[in-house]
Amino acid sequence: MKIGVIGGGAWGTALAQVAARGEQDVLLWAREPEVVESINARHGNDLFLANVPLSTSIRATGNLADLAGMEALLVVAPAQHVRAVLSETPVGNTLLVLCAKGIEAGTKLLVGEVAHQVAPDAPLAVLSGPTFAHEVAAGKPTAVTLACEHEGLRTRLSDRLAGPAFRTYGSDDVVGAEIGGAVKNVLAIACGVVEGAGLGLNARAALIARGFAEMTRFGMARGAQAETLTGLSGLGDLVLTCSSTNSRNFSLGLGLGQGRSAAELMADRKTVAEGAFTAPVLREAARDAGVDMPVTEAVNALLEGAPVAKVIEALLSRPLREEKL
Ligand SMILES: NC(=O)c1ccc[n+]([C@@H]2O[C@H](COP(=O)([O-])OP(=O)(O)OC[C@H]3O[C@@H](n4cnc5c(N)ncnc54)[C@H](O)[C@@H]3O)[C@@H](O)[C@H]2O)c1
Ligand SMILES: O=P(O)(O)OC[C@H](O)CO
Repeated sequence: MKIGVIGGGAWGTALAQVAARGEQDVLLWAREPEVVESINARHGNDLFLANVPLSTSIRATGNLADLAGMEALLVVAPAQHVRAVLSETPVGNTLLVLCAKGIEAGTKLLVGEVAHQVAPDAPLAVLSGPTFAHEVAAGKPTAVTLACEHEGLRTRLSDRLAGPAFRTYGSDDVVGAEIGGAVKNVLAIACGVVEGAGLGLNARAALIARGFAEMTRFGMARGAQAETLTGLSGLGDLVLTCSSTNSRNFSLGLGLGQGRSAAELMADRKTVAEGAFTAPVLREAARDAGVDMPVTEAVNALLEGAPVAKVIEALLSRPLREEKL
């Protein structure tokens, strides 16, 4: 299976490294000329994944047209840019493997739904799970959900990408796999706030558990399967991103919890904290669906500049309720 990668950030680069295992050729499109140059000339991505030696089988291009003729394209541009980038890519009926985590602002569409609008003939798969890029690139053990409704394609893709330290778990639940990744980014911001505001480990555990209930309510309303949400792409990724400052979303929340503004924390950043873009559109989508998402509401209030103490007080003073979804 000839693989192309759309996006030369940390995750696109790490996935190119996965796909290049065994010296298999991989073509990666990067938006930044310096990333193309760095990969082709020095087999590294100095801008987004520094100090990781890359396979010499990875070649980079700045021209999306060069991706014509691939059998699968890993889509790893940030969620808000997937529509624009795919619109310029010769997709046809090539398998699109969605690896970005988010919901598109304005349309409230998941990345797969955006891809289907732009490239209606392309079969879709989702690769998602607890995956810090630098660990994957370093060959540390990692497991992901690989969702695709077409069993044959799913098996081919799994055979192509899985390796001794990169385990794929198959699923036919494309929507469920996407929702876990999109929602956990927003919840990770909240966990960072807990850390930044010094609220303690009990609070963080409570937030993970109630945040997961929130993810499940939203996921079920959008047709996700419960076992996908409790799997790698849902609970697994939530636990990872809610526990480490390696997460850009958690780190953003940490700064908010320390009283810094979202504008200040987002200014001049080169790397993406997807939760900041997904939070407002997730709030809208949840309200449309009549799904209660208090943590998501709180994250939005903080991103909009509400004082940390006030937002925490509002969360904690909600009426007591049964522990149900
Ligand atoms: N980094 C990780 O560990 C990791 C793991 C799993 C999933 N993801 C997901 O992968 C996606 C990409 O994240 P990343 O970490 O590779 O990115 P990154 O933060 O390392 O780099 C930013 C990326 O955004 C791209 N970009 C910026 N402006 C753009 C524009 N106008 N049009 C198109 N692209 C633009 C840059 O070219 C670069 O590829 C995100 O959805 C993220 O949630 C990341
Ligand atoms: O750094 P984050 O918060 O974007 O998280 C990266 C990955 O999504 C972890 O699975």
